[in-house]
This record gives sequence, structure tokens and C-alpha cells, in this order.
Amino acid sequence: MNGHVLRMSGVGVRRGRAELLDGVDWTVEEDERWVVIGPNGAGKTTLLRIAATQLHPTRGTVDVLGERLGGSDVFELRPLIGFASSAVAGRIEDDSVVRELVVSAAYGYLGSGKEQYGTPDHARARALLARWGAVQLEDRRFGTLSEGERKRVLIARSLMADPELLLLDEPAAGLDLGGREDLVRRLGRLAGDEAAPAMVVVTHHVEEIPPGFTHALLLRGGGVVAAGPLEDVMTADNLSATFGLELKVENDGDRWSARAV
Ligand SMILES: Nc1ncnc2c1ncn2[C@@H]1O[C@H](COP(=O)(O)OP(=O)(O)OP(=O)(O)O)[C@@H](O)[C@H]1O
Repeated sequence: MNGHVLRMSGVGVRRGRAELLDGVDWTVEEDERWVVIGPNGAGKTTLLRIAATQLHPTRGTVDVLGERLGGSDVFELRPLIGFASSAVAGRIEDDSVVRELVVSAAYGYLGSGKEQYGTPDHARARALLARWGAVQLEDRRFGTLSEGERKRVLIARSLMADPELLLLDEPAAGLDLGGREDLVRRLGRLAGDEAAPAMVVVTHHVEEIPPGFTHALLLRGGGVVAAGPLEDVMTADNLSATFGLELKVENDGDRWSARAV
């Protein structure tokens, strides 16, 4: 696999006359933790769906975990990819019981529900729910959970298959301040775990970059503004260009913040 978990080259996505992505070059190595940052409509979700093998680009090449998209069976790749997004959440039935929901992802994030699960699977699901502060919810139905509770359950579920690539689309969206800080701290803990998969987290807010994250890709209008190590990319100039307004950016060693000048 040469350490490349994900490699995109000249990737473009066109829908009608709209270029959702254009000329995206991006490589994620196995020990890297990336944030993808950009304004509404920048193409972040489209980019993540390509990485999750849910969407094929119109142009360019994509290699995920050493396999070329289009040239291999994506159903074999998908169990190796953890993916949590509001679209994934939207496909979950309200009456799904949390414990079953997590264990049913043991063989991929789109578990059919027909697989047989054993005691180790249930123990792993429980441990993951505990790690994400959600074990007290295991008997609850998904439809009864708060937004913050759903996010934590979905992340536990996305890790159930022990993926090699973890993709989280706006995991902190809709959370209150305490919920956001709790989630960012837990993501930071995962980022610091050497055994954790390569991670890509999409966000609109630099305040949501967890400690321990290493790289950022800034996206605007379907194009990459900058990509690379956080300390190189997270400049006021780059972020101002990404969001289309003049920003001041601060870093206190662990966390980032930005505000209009
Ligand atoms: N099928 C489609 N046809 C035309 N335009 C589309 C289609 N699907 C998505 N788009 C547009 O592509 C752009 C990128 O969408 P995407 O969801 O990837 O952005 P995003 O950066 O995730 O946005 P947000 O932060 O608002 O979630 C948006 O302007 C969206 O309206």
C-alpha cells in the first residue's frame, strides 16, 4: 500500500454544468489525521463520498487503500472504511436499538443486519460505546437520541469494523458548546492513538480541529486552496481566501480559532 491510504489525482466531479470538484490532488498517509475545511457548498461532502467509495469522479484517478476506484470491487473495500455523516444517520431507522446498530457495523458501515454476531462483537460494540461516552444509551432507540448522542453513537459504529480509514463528515455540527468540546477531546484522544486508523474530519470551523490532528485541506468552490501540514496551511491568508473574508487566525499550541478582522 506504500503508506498511501488515499490518493486523488486530478479529481473532478461534474453534475450538469456545475463543477462540484475540479483538479483535486490529495494524498493521505496512514499515520496522518486530516481536517477538510471550507465554506458551505465548497465540495467537502462530495470529496468525502469519493473517499468512502460512494461516488466515482467524472475525471481523475482515486486510489483507496491501494485499490483503484473503478478497477476493483468497492464492496471489498468498504468494510475497511469507517464513515459517519448525516446522510448515513438519515438511513438509520428510528426504532433501531443502539446496541444492535453498533454491532451490525462489524463487517462494514452499511451492515445488512443479516450477519451473525458473536460475543466478541457485542463486547467490542460495548467498549466502543463506552469510549465515546454512550454506553448508557445502549438499550435506547436511535430515534429518541439527542443530536450529540447520535453523533457519538455513529462514531462508535464507524469504528466497529476496525477500519483502516475513518471519515467523519461534520461530527460536531449541531452540538452545544459542552458537546462540541467533549467530542473534540475524544477525537483528539483517538488521533493520538498509534493504532487508530488514518482519519479525515470535515468541518466548517477551525475551533473544531481536534488536538493531535496533523494536516488540513482547504477547499473553496470545488478547488483546493491549500493542503499540507496544519502549521503550513492554517495561515490567515489561506483561510481568508477559503472563506472569502479577511480572517485573523490564532493557535494556542493545541487548538485553533479564527475571527473576522
Ligand atoms: N447533483 C447535483 N447537481 C448540481 N449541483 C450539486 C449536486 N450535488 C451537489 N451539488 C452542489 O455541489 C456543491 C458542493 O456540495 P457539497 O455537499 O459537496 O458541499 P459541502 O462543502 O459539503 O457543503 P456544506 O458545508 O454546505 O455541507 C454545492 O453547491 C451543491 O449544491
